[in-house]
Amino acid sequence: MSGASGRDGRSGGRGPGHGSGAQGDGGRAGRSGGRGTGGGNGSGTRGGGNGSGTRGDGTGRPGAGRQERGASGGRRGPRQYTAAAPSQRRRSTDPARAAAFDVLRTVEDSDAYANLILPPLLRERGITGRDAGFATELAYGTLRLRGRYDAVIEQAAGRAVTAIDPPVLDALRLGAHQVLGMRVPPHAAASETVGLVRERSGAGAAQFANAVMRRITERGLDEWLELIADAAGPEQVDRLSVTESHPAWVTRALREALLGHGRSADELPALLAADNAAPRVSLVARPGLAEREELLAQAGSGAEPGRWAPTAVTLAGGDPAGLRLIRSGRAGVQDEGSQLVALALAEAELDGPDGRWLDLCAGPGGKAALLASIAATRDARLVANEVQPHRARLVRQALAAVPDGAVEEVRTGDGRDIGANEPGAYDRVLLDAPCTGLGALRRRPESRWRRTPADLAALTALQRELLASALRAVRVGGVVGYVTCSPVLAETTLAVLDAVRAARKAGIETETLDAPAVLHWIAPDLDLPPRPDAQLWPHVHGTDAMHLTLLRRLT
Ligand SMILES: C[S@@+](CC[C@H](N)C(=O)[O-])C[C@H]1O[C@@H](n2cnc3c(N)ncnc32)[C@H](O)[C@@H]1O
Repeated sequence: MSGASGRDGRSGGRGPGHGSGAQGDGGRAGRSGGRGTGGGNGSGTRGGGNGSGTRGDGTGRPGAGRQERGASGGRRGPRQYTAAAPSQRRRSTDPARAAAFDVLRTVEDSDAYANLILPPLLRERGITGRDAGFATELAYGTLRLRGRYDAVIEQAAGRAVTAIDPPVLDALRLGAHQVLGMRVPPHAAASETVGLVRERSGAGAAQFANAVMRRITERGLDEWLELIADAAGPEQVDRLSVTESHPAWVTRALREALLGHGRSADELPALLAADNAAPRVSLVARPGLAEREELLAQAGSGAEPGRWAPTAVTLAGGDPAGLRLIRSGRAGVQDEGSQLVALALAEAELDGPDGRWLDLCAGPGGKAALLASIAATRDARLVANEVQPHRARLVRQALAAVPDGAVEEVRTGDGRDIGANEPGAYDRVLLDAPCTGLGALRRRPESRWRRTPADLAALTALQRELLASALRAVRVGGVVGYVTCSPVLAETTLAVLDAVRAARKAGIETETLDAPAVLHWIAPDLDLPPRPDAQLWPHVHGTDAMHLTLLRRLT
């Protein structure tokens, strides 16, 4: 996306995450202390009981939208309101904004993943080029920064966001992102938002949206950040949670993770901001199947060698699915941190045989494909296991280009059983454990709002059981790579500590290898604190926050 159109100032904008962060302490102020617009009825409810399940004006006030209702005397849904006032009706919403709105609604209503629904939706509607870029930034940026915009909307509307009808709220979030996160001129963002609300929720709701958008456009981003930080109270975690748009429990867990992995809590604002920035697309040239130079040449202008992994190429944007090397499976889309941890497991020193490798939790197969392509160059074989059948199918697809001899089997099964069923059967084992994914928030725009502390509890129990199984499945002298795309201590350091202790009780002794040393062998300039395990970070390394512990089995 570049340049700006005269109509709505559609431009690349600053993108999300460029706010000042407003991190200092400040006086406490009530969150809803803003200059409200809607008047409010103080009920804090939404809907208003029109019996149709629709919410006429978006405010949740039972009496709102009265004018339009009065025109025909009945209680009717939003579309009927607009029918009663055709002169106010817009011809149609801008297709890019409508697409972003529909993505937000589907994400909310169906628990869908934005990055799975947006591309086909754009194709279906014939939205391409700059408009597709605009819709993508609008949808993903709004989802990432939802917490920030909700705090702004609460102040501008003078009511809790829970009191605003969800479709109207989504339109307002999109409007807020256009004004505060992209460089859309305020008048264009406001009128497009009001038009969208009118079209989807009716004239009464549009009036409300108009008032809220007016308030939002009265201030710039920095002023809003200061206001919402002050409303959040004096604690840095609370202030950063609203300004940098993370649930407070996630902000807290990330702060502890920085400290627990030997970094400074001062890095927290930069880490949260990195989660809010769209990452470059990262590709892997699978060893023996593709040369990096070949991938760079195919990817064209804007493609660069990765910063760390010798296999990596990065792109500024666009959809690499059409590249020949990607279509053939000789290259893939893979975060550079994921490449580094898989390469490190393959490079960790081993005494004795090195012919049989296991990927215990392989779906959808990115690391399995990288490991198997390396295995093919060393006469080794990979067994890839995945508990979910549809993800096991994805693993098979990912391995399509790997020579047959290097893939022993792709299995569907519970990785917790493999240690008992095949003790000591493997020389190298990758456990890329199911985790909260809190290290990859920049890639999954909505995921921070879906995860709960309860997920963490369930996952940490599973991670310990899977690691126990991995430590049984590896032979004495073999190496297990424990990997997560989360830096959270319960899923990383503590999970490993617990599993190693439990293994010791079961007669399995391990030693922790120097993972940073192995990584430095691959990427000499990688900045890692002097500890045996390795934690990558988006704000430091530009990768997802991948964790790696390498354990060698001694008995
Ligand atoms: C973090 S993902 C692995 C990503 C994969 N290594 C890659 O690079 O594409 C974790 C995977 O573990 C799978 N999984 C969850 N529980 C499992 C279990 N008990 N046994 C085996 N796989 C499991 C999930 O379905 C998911 O596909």
